[in-house]
Amino acid sequence: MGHPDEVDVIVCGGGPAGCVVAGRLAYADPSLKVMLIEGGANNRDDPWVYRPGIFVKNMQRDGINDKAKFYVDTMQSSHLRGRQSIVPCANILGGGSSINFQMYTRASASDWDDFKSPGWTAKDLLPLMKRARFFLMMRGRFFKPTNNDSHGYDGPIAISNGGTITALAQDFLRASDAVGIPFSDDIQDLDTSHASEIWAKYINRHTGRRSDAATAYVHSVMDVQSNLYLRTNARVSRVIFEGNKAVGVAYVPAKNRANGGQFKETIVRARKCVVLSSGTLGTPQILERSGVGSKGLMEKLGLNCVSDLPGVGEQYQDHYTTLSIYRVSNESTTLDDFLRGDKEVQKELFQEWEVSPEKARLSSNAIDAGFKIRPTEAELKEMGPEFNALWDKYFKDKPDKPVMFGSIVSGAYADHALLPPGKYITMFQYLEYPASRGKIHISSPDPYKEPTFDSGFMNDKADFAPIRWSYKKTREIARRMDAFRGELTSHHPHFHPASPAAARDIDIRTAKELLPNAFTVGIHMGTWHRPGEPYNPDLVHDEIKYTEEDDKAIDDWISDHVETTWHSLGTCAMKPREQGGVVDERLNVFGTENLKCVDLSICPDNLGTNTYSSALLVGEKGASLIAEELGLKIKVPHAPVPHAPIPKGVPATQQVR
Ligand SMILES: Cc1cc2nc3c(=O)[nH]c(=O)nc-3n(C[C@H](O)[C@H](O)[C@H](O)COP(=O)(O)OP(=O)(O)OC[C@H]3O[C@@H](n4cnc5c(N)ncnc54)[C@H](O)[C@@H]3O)c2cc1C
Repeated sequence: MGHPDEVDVIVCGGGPAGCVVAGRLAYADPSLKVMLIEGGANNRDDPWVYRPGIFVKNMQRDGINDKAKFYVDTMQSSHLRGRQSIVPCANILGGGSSINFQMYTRASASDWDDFKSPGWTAKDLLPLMKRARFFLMMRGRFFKPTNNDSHGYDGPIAISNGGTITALAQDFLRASDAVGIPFSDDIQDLDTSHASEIWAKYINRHTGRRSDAATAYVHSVMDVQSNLYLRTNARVSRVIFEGNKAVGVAYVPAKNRANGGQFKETIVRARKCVVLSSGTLGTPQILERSGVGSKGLMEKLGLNCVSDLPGVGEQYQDHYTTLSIYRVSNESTTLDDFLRGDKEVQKELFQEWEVSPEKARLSSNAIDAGFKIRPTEAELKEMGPEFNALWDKYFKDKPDKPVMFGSIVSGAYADHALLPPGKYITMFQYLEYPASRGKIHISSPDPYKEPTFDSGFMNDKADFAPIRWSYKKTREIARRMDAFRGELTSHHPHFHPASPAAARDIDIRTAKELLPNAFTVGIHMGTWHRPGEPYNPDLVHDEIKYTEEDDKAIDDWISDHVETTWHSLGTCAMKPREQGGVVDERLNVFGTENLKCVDLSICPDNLGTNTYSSALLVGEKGASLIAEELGLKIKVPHAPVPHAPIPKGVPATQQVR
């Protein structure tokens, strides 16, 4: 069936927020024609999407993987010692939810309150948080106790502990407790800012599949109704305006492989409204190509300015990750052999997933535990004047805001071609509320031309101290784990070799067990090898002491290796126009009619969380606002989710497996 060239609502971008808006509106009224236009491919039934344990593959930058688009800093950054950072973004239906790491966390209550927008306080939003999600209550081994008051139980998004939890997670929790981070049942209660927990996942434990937004909100509706039109591999180039009223959009093929380099636009008209949900890096580009942005830029690029909004593309924010990698005992269960490409192990794990997904190792992201932390008074004193000034302004009176998140990956999150044999854990620590800001702007009206991008990473000095502090903290945790067998020195700061803080590699006993037939284990190789002490369960640890020179080595390491946490937000902020705002509290773009932005670009400030939950929430809020304006009521429960267990008496179009 061909697609209509006029519909009621057009949603541009099929990430979590866009999928929620399109699916909720289409399901609310089967006579409402909704079109969802997505730049990437359809994710439906793609095994490289729905098997949770293979998620790292979607980050391969090899010219073949088209599930991600890689934004590269246009300029070298002096804050990164001349490096250009790279921010991968989703390029597939489901957006980030089809390729992300599936870690489930939620923002703190004060994060939403700080938006200072009517209708957006945490209290206002709580019913919508519950509407989106359901927790799979576990019988047997993996029961996850949760706080019934703030989590949902009947939404289309599934959350669970996944198929397996490695013993390394419990080891991590015990070691975290030893350094002053207590265990808690549920730190996603919107309030807890200093505790650890078993980290939940966006995984449907019954089916062993990723719980992505397209399956939950879009495929579910397309299975039972015919008013949701999906266009994939189609990049929205611009919004069509009549005066300042949005009346449709133009899109082009995702890749310009034809027409002698000319681009061929297809126009679709929208009777009621146009919604931009192309993500924090996509939405501002569409706005600017449509004449909504800074007048100066429009004039420079020869575009007609529909609304002069200098805030478009500004105030780009993210969370900042550093990864430090440790050796663990040869007996540990990690994903390393699977990720490294051991054929036997891959066969075994894939087969296990096929036969019993509900308890398979691949029904997991191998990120089983984590923490949120705030510094103590004594730690604050060591964190320098820049961070202390930020602390006083931003954190001190908001006890629900953590400064850092940390989690343990059971395996090396790294290129295994560069690693010695063995088993690893990765300490994955990320800064939740960086003071640094970046920006993105189009460089041409041509939708195929790369934008000008400045990630802004570390351009505020205050951001170094908390990352340095958490590197030390996670290092202390790793050393106290029973499985700990040394540090992967290549993935640690380059301390002076004579410093007591210098990283120490695998101990000789573990190395000999690992390579029993090797002739070179333990040979004298001078400075190349600094073996650690063999494991001693009775050892009582003292904290490593760092000199100023050591701290400088950590800061250089941060500059050289800090990365995106793939949590982009903030480029079309919801705040007053005179303060650089782009949308109002109903998500209407200032100076236009019938045009809304609904994705994480609308965040005026950061959210201390892995942001999939927030994108769903912004989508739910956007859907409610539009439904209200169209005189519709959102239907709850949502359409039956394909691949989900089938509720009794409700027909579904796909069997469970
Ligand atoms: C690698 C990775 C790992 C992550 N890990 C986690 C995690 O473990 N837990 C968590 O909670 N969050 C995680 N996130 C973050 C989370 O997935 C995102 O915050 C969320 O997906 C943002 O949703 P969004 O709807 O705002 O935008 P996006 O997910 O970015 O979706 C935007 C969509 O618009 C499409 N698009 C862009 N431009 C156009 C255009 N011109 N025309 C048409 N379509 C367009 C894109 O292809 C994309 O599908 C991760 C993200 C990534 C990328």
